[in-house]
Amino acid sequence: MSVDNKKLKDVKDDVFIDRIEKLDTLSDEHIEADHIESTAASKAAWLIAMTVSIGGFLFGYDTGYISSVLVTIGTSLGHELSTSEQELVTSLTSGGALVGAVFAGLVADKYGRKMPIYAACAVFVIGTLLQAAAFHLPQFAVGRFVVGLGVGSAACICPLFIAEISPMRYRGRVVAFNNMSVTLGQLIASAIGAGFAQVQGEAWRGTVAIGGLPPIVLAILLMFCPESPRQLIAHGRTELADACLLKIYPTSTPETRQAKIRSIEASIHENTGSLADESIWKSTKRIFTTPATGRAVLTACAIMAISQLGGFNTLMYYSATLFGLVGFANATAIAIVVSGTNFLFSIVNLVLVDRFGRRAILKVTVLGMAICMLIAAVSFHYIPINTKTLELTSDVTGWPAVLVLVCIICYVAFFSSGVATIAWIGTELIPTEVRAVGTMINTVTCWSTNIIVSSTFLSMMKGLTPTGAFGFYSGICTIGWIFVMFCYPECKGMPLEVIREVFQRGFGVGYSKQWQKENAAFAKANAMGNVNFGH
Ligand SMILES: O[C@H]1[C@H](O)[C@@H](O)[C@H](O)[C@@H](O)[C@@H]1O
Repeated sequence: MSVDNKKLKDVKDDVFIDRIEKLDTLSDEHIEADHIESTAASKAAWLIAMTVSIGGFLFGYDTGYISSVLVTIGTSLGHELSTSEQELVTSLTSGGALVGAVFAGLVADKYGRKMPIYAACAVFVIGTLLQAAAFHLPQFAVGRFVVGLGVGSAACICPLFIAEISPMRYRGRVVAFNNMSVTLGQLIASAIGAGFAQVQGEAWRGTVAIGGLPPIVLAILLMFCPESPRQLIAHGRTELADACLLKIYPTSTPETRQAKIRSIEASIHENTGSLADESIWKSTKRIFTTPATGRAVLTACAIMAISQLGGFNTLMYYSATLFGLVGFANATAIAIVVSGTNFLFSIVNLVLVDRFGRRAILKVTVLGMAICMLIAAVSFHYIPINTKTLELTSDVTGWPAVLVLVCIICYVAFFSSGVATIAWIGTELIPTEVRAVGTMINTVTCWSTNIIVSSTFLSMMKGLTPTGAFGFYSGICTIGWIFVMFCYPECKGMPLEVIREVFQRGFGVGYSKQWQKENAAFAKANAMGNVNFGH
């Protein structure tokens, strides 16, 4: 045997023994339950995932059309909207989303995953009608808020439902798939918005009204989807859960389905009452008093905050205003570049996130975001803008405007291939016993930081100048990058018990690196054929 082969064999043996020890600590039920995961999943799982992701699409559509509506709405609501009125109608949807997400999180365990989705469909339709038929600001504002309730509810429940219905081996990707539906919704919203912008009159109403159709389709298709097996088991409806599992895994045996049901029962038991009143308080207390748990929740929330405070949604919500400001003639059409890049790179994330891991991707992309924002900030300095009126003082903008556009495209590419999706995957860091409350804190972090950005952008552009505003976002991204470098552990492919150990060691960056190295050696050894226990 060559020296290299001998070394590899030694590593393999060590890792093998370690793995066997770890496997011994897992219950037989978990291992048996894994058998069902190795049987082929039917098309039903994908059909259900695609149906539910219409909810993600609506989240995208209803947050995406505001950019074109703001520049085409004119005096339709009785007068030209002032800066603060524009900020109000934009951020009211984020405010509604905050309320909707908390509501959905609270009722989903009690009434099931489908109920908050039906509720979201209803408010999507009502909010859309209110906006499309508005001739006064208050009605339009209420419509924006009502639609926001649906956005928050969909953002909270759809990824959860999809993850519960999908085979375990696809779970990382399904979150990315749901996020891709969000970006598709935003792309279609800006494309329709740009199309209607060419039509005279009040065509913006058409852009808004189209958003009323998908919720009706979603509500109809949802009737054919089963409830999540986890939800059925939690309510003692194991026969229905068995039927649902058979639909998803048609070649499974009754024994493997029973094992899966027992394993889900055991995990529900671990979380019992995590949303019961007394436990909300207990879990919250545990997050703030157990340092390791606190660090895990903090890490997830920090990445979510960076994803929002880094300024992406200023581009999503105000891109047409911004491109008009720097002198592009057809601003709504150019805005499609932002949502198109966002969509394309969300697919890049879907392909790369499980291969390269979260930390490696964040290290490159968050730095990229900071640099792009910095160059955009400097370029703005050379564009003649009157910051009082946010209008150009001369028609000649030239290269700085083009550089701003290039920086924005690169920024969006970095954002979308990195922190956009990884912020939603971040709940994998939160231990099961506080997962429900931790996820809720994460969601609240998302929408409250989103409100800050969406309600201050235009005022910041006026008060701090565009250079100051973009410099500020660059600063946030830089702080985010430092956080990633020092505090974000790589938890790709880690079982929950190992993630728990990671945060026992500070933020566990070094420990997680070591674990990933061993895991890679184990996988290599496994691939050589000598180690084989079916994982
Ligand atoms: O484009 C969206 C963005 O508008 C959301 O704020 C973010 O949470 C999503 O991850 C992203 O895909």
